Order: sequence, then structure tokens, then C-alpha cells
Amino acid sequence: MTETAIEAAGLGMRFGRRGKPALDGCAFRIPAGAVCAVVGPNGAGKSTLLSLAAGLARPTAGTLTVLGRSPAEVRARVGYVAQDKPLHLQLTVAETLRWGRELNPGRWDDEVAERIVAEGELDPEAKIRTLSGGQRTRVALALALGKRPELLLLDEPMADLDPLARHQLMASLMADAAGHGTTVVMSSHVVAELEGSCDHLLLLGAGRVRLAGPLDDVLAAHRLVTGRADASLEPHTVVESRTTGRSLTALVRPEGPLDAGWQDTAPTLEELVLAHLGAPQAPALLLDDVREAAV
Ligand SMILES: Nc1ncnc2c1ncn2[C@@H]1O[C@H](COP(=O)(O)OP(=O)(O)OP(=O)(O)O)[C@@H](O)[C@H]1O
Repeated sequence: MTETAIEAAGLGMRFGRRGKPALDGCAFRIPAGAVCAVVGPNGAGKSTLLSLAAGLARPTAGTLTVLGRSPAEVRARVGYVAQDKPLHLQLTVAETLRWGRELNPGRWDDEVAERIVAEGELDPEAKIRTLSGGQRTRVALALALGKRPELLLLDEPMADLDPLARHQLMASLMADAAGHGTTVVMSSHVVAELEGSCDHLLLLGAGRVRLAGPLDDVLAAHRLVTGRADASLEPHTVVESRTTGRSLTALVRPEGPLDAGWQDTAPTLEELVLAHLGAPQAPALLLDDVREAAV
């Protein structure tokens, strides 16, 4: 078995006594070196999961191990960019990077931090409070990468970047992660930006794991089929289906060969995610080698 970056068993998180838990009975394993997309609708528990992995809070049920230890024990080896990207507003860009270097003695990588900032043409003497949202994101990413983490946790990192900056920063990030064998776990609503860079998938819905495993395996377990609306899809598992006139399109998990009447193609990541977002009751598929049921 490959080494494990993050492993959850029966993981639950409840804020307060009332209401639904933010995470409930989650079991999954993300291998070391993976680039894992964490997707799911608003309120699914993505940020909660990332903040638990960053050691900022403790789960109220189950276990979560990061790099084989409790999250709080490995904080120095983990980079985390939260959704709101907290930075000291009164510091300049250069002072922020110096602060990163002082906080991470023996680990800090000046070259990568300065390159990320330089690629955005940021003035090192500019105060953080004068930067745009996207420019602050760049500084937060430079801080997280400069720490030279073994695991990088990114909560919707690209949300406020323009398309070109997003494309360029993503490419930089992925090249750096691949070069250093960094595990990246990244939540995003922009599935298109994950396509081509992720090799592992974790789809959450209402605090539970709906899909988990190597992306190729998860994709290969599904087919997008089109056929006559009155044809049967038995015995296959139908994740989501739509009827337009006499024709039916469905995302299915085949339980054997499909009848010749169906035309089928491999779904893209976006088609897979959209279908699951539209079908929150679809049965979960857990292809990580965790034995514990998450449903
Ligand atoms: N500090 C908190 N106190 C109380 N409830 C919280 C807290 N943080 C999150 N929650 C609740 O936990 C659930 C999961 O929230 P979370 O932010 O993890 O979802 P998310 O998948 O990241 O959503 P989004 O896509 O909107 O960012 C939501 O119902 C949210 O209201």
C-alpha cells in the first residue's frame, strides 16, 4: 500500500449541540503524493474537513490522521490556505515573506515564495491592505508554499483570481507539487480548474462521503448513456437521469455490459460531479481502500 497523507475513520464534526453535524461518519484515505480535489455543494463540509486536517479544530467523533499523526502534531509540515486567507494587513508583501521565513526556520524556501509573488508582478513594498483579493491570494499561496509543506491544504484557493492568473498559478502550483512530491488537497467549485490536475477525488454531500478514490477509477466506474426514454436501465445503478422528449440521458454505474440500445461515453469530471450534485441521494461509491462504511 502507498503511504497515506490523510486518513479518516468514522470522522464527525458537530458545531454546537443542535442541528446536523458538519461531517458525519466520513471514512476515506488520500495517498501521499496525490493531488486530491474536494468537491461538493455549499455546506457539504469541505472547509470543515480542511480545517480539521490543518489542526485548527478537533473532530467530535472518529479519527483523522495527517501524515500518520494527529493534525496538531504535524502543523509544521502542513501548509494551509483558508478560504478567507488571513494575512497581517499592515505588513508589506516583503515583510510577510520575511515573517514566513522566521516562522519556519529550517524549512523556508525563499525561491518558491518569491517566484509566486513575482509572477503576479506584486510590489514587494506594497502593504497587504492595499492589495486586491486575488493579489492577497497570491501572497497567501506564497506563504503556504514557502513553508515547503509535505501536505498543502487549499480551501477554494482560486476563487478570486482572474482566469489567466488562475491558470498560471495553478500550473505553477502543480509543477512545484509534482517536483517535490507534495500532497495537495484542494476544495473548489470550479470543477474545470481541477480537471487535468487532480488524480484523486473526494466528493462530500451533507457531511458524508459520496465518492472517494483515485480519479481514474471513480470515472471508470461510471458511464454516460443515451437511449430511448422507455428503455430499462436495470440492473445498473442510475446516479442521475434526464428525459428530453423520447430520449433519456443518464449517468450510471454499470453492473455488467450495457444493452446494445444504449450509446455510452466516459463522463468528464465535470459531468460526474454535476450528476452527483444533482442527485444527493445516489448511493455512495468508496474506492479508497478503507473498509469502514461511510454511508
Ligand atoms: N464555526 C461554525 N459554527 C457553526 N456551524 C458551522 C461552522 N462552520 C461550519 N458550520 C456549518 O457546517 C456545515 C459545513 O460547512 P462548511 O463551511 O464546512 O461547508 P463547505 O462545503 O465548505 O461550504 P462552501 O462550499 O459554502 O464553502 C454548514 O452547515 C455550516 O453552516
